[in-house]
Formats: sequence, C-alpha cells, structure tokens
Amino acid sequence: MNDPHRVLVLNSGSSSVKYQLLDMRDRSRLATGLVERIGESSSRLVHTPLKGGEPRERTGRIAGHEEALKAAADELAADGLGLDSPELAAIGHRVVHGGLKFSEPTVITDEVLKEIERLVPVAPLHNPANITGIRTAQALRPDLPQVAVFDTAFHTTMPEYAARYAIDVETADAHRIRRYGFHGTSHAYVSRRTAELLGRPVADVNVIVLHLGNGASASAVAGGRCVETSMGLTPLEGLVMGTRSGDIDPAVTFHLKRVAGMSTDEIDVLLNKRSGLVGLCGDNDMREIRRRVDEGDERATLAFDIYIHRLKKYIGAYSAVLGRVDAVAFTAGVGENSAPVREAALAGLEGFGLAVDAGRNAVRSGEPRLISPDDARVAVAVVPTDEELEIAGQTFDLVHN
Ligand SMILES: Nc1ncnc2c1ncn2[C@@H]1O[C@H](COP(=O)(O)OP(=O)(O)O)[C@@H](O)[C@H]1O
Ligand SMILES: CC(=O)OP(=O)(O)O
Ligand SMILES: [Mg+2]
Repeated sequence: MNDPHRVLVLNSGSSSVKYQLLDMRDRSRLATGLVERIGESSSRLVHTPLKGGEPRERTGRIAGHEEALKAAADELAADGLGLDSPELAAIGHRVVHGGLKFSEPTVITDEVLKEIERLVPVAPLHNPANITGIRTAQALRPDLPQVAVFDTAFHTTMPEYAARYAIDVETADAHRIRRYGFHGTSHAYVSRRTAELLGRPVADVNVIVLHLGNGASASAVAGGRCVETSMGLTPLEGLVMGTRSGDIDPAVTFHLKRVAGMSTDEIDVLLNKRSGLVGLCGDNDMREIRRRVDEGDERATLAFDIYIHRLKKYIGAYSAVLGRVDAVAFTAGVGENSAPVREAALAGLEGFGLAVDAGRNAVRSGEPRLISPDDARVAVAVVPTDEELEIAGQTFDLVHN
C-alpha cells in the first residue's frame, strides 16, 4: 500500500476559508475551494474538483468557520476525497501571527495552540479564524498531524534595526512590541520563483516583492533572506489595503480618542475595516475602482492615487535598503491581475532602472513572467503566489522527515 501522500491545506481568513487538497507525490492539486462572506446571509462556497468534474457552487448563510470547514469536508467527501481517507498524511494550516517563538513550520500541540491564542490581540482578524480551523480539523481527524505554517516566519531574519520600533526599549520588550511582518509564506515563495524566472541562484538575487491582495505588504529580500517588510506588530502597518489604512501617524489614534470621543475598539474597527480603499471611496475591489476611475469618478481616482503613491514610496525606500535591486515582483490578487496598478506604481521610476513594457504588462497569464523591456536594468515580474502549495510542501516535509 501507498504511504499517505495527500496534504489538506487550510487558509482561514477573517471572513473566508480557502482550502486545497494536494497529492505530494507530484505536488498536483486534487481539489480546491473557497468559502467566502462567512457570517453573512450571502455566504458562498465554490468547490473545484481538479481530476474530473465541474466546479460546484453553494450559496446561503454559513454562520462561522466551523460550519465552513465542515461544508468543505462534505464537498471533498462527495468527490471521494473525504478527510477519512488513509491517504491523507497531514493537515497544514496558515497561521498569521507566530510571534517570536515560531520561525519554522511546527506540529500543533496544545502548547502551540495556546501560544497562537496568546497572540490573538496582535492578529485579531486572523488568528481566531486560524484557531477555529485547527480545532475543527483536529475534531475531524484527531489522529493526524496538524502543522502550522506562520506568516511571520520568513521575516524573522530581519535585522534588529529594521524589526525594532524606536520606542522605549523596556516597554517594547515587556510587551514584545516589534515589527513581525506577515504574508511571509508568499514573500518567500515569490522571491524564490522570481530568482528561478531570472535563471539565477536565489543567493545572488535582490528582490522587492509587492504582495497586493486585500491585505497588502512589501518586502525587501536580499539573497533569499528578508531584510525589511512593511507590516509591523500587526498586519495594519505599511501599504494602503482593501480595508486597512496602512501607515498613519499614531497620534491620529489619541486624537480620535480625545477629540472625537471614540473608544479603542471603535478606532480598531475604523483603521482595520473602514479605512484603506473602502474608506477612501467605498469600494475595496480594484476592478471596481478602476472601472470608476475610467468613468472619471473623483473619489475612486483619489483612492487609486493614494494607493499608488504609498506603493511608490515603499519601492523607493526598499531600493535604498537593498542598494542593488535585481527585480521587482508583483503578486496576489491585485498584483497579479491589475496592469494599471503595475504601470502606475513604476511610472516615473526610470531613474531607478524601472520600466514596464506596455504590451507585456497587458498579457493575462497564470504563469510567472517578465513585464520589463529587454534592456531594463531591473527586471519587473508578475509572479503568481501559491501560499497553499508552499504550506503543503512545508507540512509534508515536516511530517515525512
Ligand atoms: N482582475 C482583477 N483586476 C484587479 N484586481 C483584482 C482582479 N482580481 C482580483 N483583484 C483584487 O484582488 C483582491 C483579492 O486578492 P487576494 O490576493 O485574493 O486577497 P486575499 O488573499 O487577501 O483575500 C480583490 O479584492 C481585488 O481587489
Ligand atoms: C496578514 C494579512 O494581511 O493577511 P490577508 O491578506 O490574508 O488578510
Ligand atoms: Mg491573501
């Protein structure tokens, strides 16, 4: 009989769950799925069996993450890929905040789960969903190893001068306040794939990775090691995001408290859920924003310009941090799909050796590709991220060795 060779990956977000079942003998996907708008009346599950069969969609309220995972398990079972299969080797979980303790993929024990719970205040949108995902999976297959792969892990190589905030050292250390960074699985995968695309060893290549999804972050990766990233103690710092403000003067929060009479919780919701693109123009989907920009909508245009301006500042800053940049790589929903964002982000940066070829930029493809002109000093690439494949690989390596 075959050794167990399948890995289920769960990527539980604040209001969605993405899942993939992979066969690790050839790293192929057996099924993928997405449950979105969890907790709303308009929840939707889309399940795609990849070895025969059409995508299936289910709509109607899915109350919480536990129900979402059970629905996903039912869909897998309907394809003969149920979680009860002896071929399943492990379940891999994306865990957003791993704090200082976790710099490697980790088999989840009660201790590990406790530490992930302790970190809820610094990843309030993400860690609770990750914990529910782990508990539900444990209940379904208590005998299987469950592995946590942390968003923060790749950033633990940041030098102290990049990771430490310039605040009182004793206070910072007492509360473990420092910059952790997130989306690390994606930054690691994309920087590696970018080096492959250039046909050069990772160790020789300096890359700026722009992970532009609903959450968004930039990283500077020197020879495969992260040296700087835009998210901080929590996934709120840095770039303008779908619903998050990114960088602001921290005194804005005191002002909102003292002058506007807002509570800490209200400010938290304002900055995490009612800011960024949605706060600026009412939409957080870049497709819709671009449609409005093309129609001359002023609020959407200003939102787009603010988004691009912030991105440009980070590209400039990370060019200085790296000293020599070999490539800029765009990834995640916006980075992979929005040619106007890529074009605008690099416009005027010829002095940095950065340029986009309009024809190449317009090509739609799921493959890693260059969009810079042949004579460009710095390569510009679109590199689709695959957090699930990366998590599956790390999970399988850990339980197999
Ligand atoms: N064709 C497209 N053009 C522009 N933006 C897109 C397109 N497809 C998706 N997006 C953007 O990608 C975002 C989702 O990115 P994704 O990486 O899936 O985010 P997350 O993992 O944070 O949910 C959407 O909110 C939307 O703004
Ligand atoms: C850490 C983070 O922001 O994740 P996401 O983009 O999935 O919200
Ligand atoms: Mg994402």
